[in-house]
Amino acid sequence: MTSASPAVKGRGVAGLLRVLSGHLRPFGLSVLFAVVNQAAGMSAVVLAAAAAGRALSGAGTAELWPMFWWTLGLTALRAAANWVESWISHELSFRVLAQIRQWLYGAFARIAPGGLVRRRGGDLVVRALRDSESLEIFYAHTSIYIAAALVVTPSAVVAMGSIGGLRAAVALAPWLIAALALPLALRRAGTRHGADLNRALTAMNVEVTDLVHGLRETLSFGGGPDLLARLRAADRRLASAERRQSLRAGLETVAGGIAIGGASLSVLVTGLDGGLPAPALLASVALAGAAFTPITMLLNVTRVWGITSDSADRVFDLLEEPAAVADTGAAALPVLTGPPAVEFDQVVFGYDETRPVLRGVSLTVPAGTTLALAGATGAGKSTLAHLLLRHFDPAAGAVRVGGVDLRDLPLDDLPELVCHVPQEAFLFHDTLRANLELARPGASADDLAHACADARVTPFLERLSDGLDTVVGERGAALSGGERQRVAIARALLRDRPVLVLDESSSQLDALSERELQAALDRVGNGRTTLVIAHRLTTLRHADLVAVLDHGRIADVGGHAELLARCEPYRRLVQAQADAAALLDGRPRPDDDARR
Ligand SMILES: Nc1ncnc2c1ncn2[C@@H]1O[C@H](COP(=O)(O)OP(=O)(O)OP(=O)(O)O)[C@@H](O)[C@H]1O
Repeated sequence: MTSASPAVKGRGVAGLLRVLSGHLRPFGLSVLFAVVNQAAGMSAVVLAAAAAGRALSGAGTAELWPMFWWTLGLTALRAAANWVESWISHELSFRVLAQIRQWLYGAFARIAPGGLVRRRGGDLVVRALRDSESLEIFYAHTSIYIAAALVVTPSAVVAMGSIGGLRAAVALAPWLIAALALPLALRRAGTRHGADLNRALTAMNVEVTDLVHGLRETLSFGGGPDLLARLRAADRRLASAERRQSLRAGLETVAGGIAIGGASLSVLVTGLDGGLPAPALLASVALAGAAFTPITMLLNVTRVWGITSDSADRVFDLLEEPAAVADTGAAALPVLTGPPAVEFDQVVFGYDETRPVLRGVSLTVPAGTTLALAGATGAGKSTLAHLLLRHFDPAAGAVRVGGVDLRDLPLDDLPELVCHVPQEAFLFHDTLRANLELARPGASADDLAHACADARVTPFLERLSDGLDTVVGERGAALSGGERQRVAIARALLRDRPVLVLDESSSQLDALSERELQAALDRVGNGRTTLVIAHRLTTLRHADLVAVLDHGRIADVGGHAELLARCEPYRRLVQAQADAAALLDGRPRPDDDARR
């Protein structure tokens, strides 16, 4: 998933054309049919006008019928070419867009999750969907119309020369140039308007995404009016960006219309002045209008060029965004005969250079044991776990699994060694079975049953109406927090990797749930090397070792009882827990007997 590095470099048109260079055959065919379409359409109009001129000059039906049939044939050819052009060009654009989207998904995977924390979800959705959709106009229309206009427009001027004479051709050419001049003159404004519109739309999308995800919190804290005010402001910005864009686009349309009128009038005056016969005069005037077809079609799409080019920049920016970690390792996975040891060796790390979070952490999780990380909030526990999952690389020092520095392994190989159970596991809006099979596609009924039993999913599974085929709702909304965590543990059991990183839920549990969860954790940790970010005393007591992180340094490592006796920061941590007093006093908690 991390590969698929795009072959595009450069922004805007350069990037767009570079992508197109991989699809030259369908592009060439689209241009060919666009030329046939436009040339046939123009010829049909000119021929019909010439026929009308001849009829007015008293020509007989015998002379007019062949012109009629030619006009009909050219119209039919135009229709057929139009259909084929539209078919091939859209096929081309969908193919290119599918490729770009694949690259975008690859980019998400490459920069995730380290790089994604800096980005808003709504912004990424706009880039993956709307921005890449905007490029459709370029691949299905703009690029093809530019190429066709380069062929058809000069041909129209030459045709004008042969029908209406040199003076008519000279009268037409400046208007054709004038039609392109205004959009070219307004190009900078168009680019700015496109960027403004995209920015406003992204801001709107981000607000709406936040609204959907945070509605419960917003309403319960009475933030509804503020939120509505923010949405209204985003709406106003969007409307004003759209207004500027459409005012400029309208101006360009008007300019195109004036140029067509001016060209027809100039050719008419020149023809009349030169004493052109009626058929040639009518054909010239018709051609003066028809010659604008390629340019009009081009102008229709270049009106949104600012949006297209800005979208291209945004897509290519994302494609070129460097990964949070460099995927340069080529070492083979360590050959394991059992769970490997995990070692943090003098690890230094900070999310930005000015503020170190880990300040020389050296810590070993012996093979096959469970080490619980304890520490005050912000001490760096999750950060240490991030490094073991290679969401980031240390600035100094090394993280090793089975003696191999993680940076020496290809990124795609790491999931073979390490499995992550996050604090809030993401559950897809799908059945429980599909959510579990994510960890082991095609898992047998037995595999699923064992994992569910070991992770203590079975007790609540029996209460669900459709068992494993129950749809768990958006992000698993149909399950409780504790149930979601047990599903996450079942996934880890199905995944069955030798090293486990477990970010324990910090939510308080009742005694029964606590016992169930601990049983599930014991089962998943069995036979694995486990690093657990501990939030519960039960976990600290059950762990083989506890490491105390204090302001990015290891304050002490040992068993729970040892640390209580000798490590002041640890004593303070334990005391801070809701039931610490009972523990220190030796007063048994309701479930203590069962665990000691
Ligand atoms: N993505 C990030 N970007 C910048 N700073 C971060 C990021 N994630 C964490 N931090 C900072 O790094 C420090 C350590 O955070 P970390 O999440 O590792 O602490 P923790 O010990 O796991 O805390 P908790 O128990 O509250 O989860 C904190 O000061 C935090 O604000």
